[in-house]
Amino acid sequence: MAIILDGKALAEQTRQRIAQEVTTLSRQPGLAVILVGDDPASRLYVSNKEKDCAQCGFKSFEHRMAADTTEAELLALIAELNTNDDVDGILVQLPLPKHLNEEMVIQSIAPEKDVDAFHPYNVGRMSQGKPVFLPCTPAGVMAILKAYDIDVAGKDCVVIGRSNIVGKPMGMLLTQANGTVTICHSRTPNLAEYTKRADILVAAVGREGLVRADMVKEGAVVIDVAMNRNAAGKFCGDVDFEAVKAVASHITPVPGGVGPMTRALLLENILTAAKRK
Ligand SMILES: Nc1nc(=O)c2c([nH]1)NC[C@@H]1CN(c3ccc(C(=O)N[C@@H](CCC(=O)O)C(=O)O)cc3)C=[N+]21
Repeated sequence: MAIILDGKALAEQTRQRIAQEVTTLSRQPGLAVILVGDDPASRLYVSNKEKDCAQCGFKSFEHRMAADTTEAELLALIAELNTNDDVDGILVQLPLPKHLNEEMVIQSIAPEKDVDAFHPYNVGRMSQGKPVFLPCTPAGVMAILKAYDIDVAGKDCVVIGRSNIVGKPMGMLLTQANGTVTICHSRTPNLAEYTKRADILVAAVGREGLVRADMVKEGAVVIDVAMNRNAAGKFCGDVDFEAVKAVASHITPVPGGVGPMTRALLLENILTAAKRK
């Protein structure tokens, strides 16, 4: 039976370490969160981030904007936050309402305050192996592997999913850790042929039941990044957890796996931003 990779506990340890370090700083780090519209899921995520900030001794500034906010209004707020000295990190909660151009908005955030690491400057720095901030979800996965002494070097790593936020940067970080990486996606024929070779398998698609036990090699490390809602309205990942945990050596649960570490790595990035100033 697989070891359960406890992202929730690891995130708690991370927050405690950060809170400790914050007491040694001469000023309080600050995060500005912008939420456009009132999607209930987004509201919950944002309130969780504010709780995390409070636990770490960070200030958080919440900016709620109406769903019909114009791009000019949003860019004006970001411009002001870019020059506000109390603000070390800026997070624009995604997705944005359809009439707003996410790419434009992300590019308007000052790279040194881009704690999501979504700005092309930070994406470029990471892809060159000289990151300022790491993207929170893939960096959270790397932190889990490290905490459990799972060595990536020389391993066959298979990532399912090629998004800018998870799949692509996940592949890069695993490559930089000397893994041999294959990125699979919705157009990959015979997905199981690839996944069965994986020593480390990362699923980041967003489709419940995608990874079945017969697609996983005995003793593989299985990381589930997805956050789907099942028919009963509960959080679930892409991996058939109950079946796969009988085959894998290590597995992340959903919830309680990668999600909490995504939030913990955001806090790390805010701390980094504050220390660099
Ligand atoms: N600019 C931006 N940055 C983001 O990082 C970002 C975003 N927009 N938009 C939405 C997604 C989603 N996301 C989650 C992170 C952690 C959990 C999390 O902690 N999940 C818990 C369960 C939910 C809970 O307990 O609240 C878990 O997996 O255990 C969930 C969702 C960040 N996102």
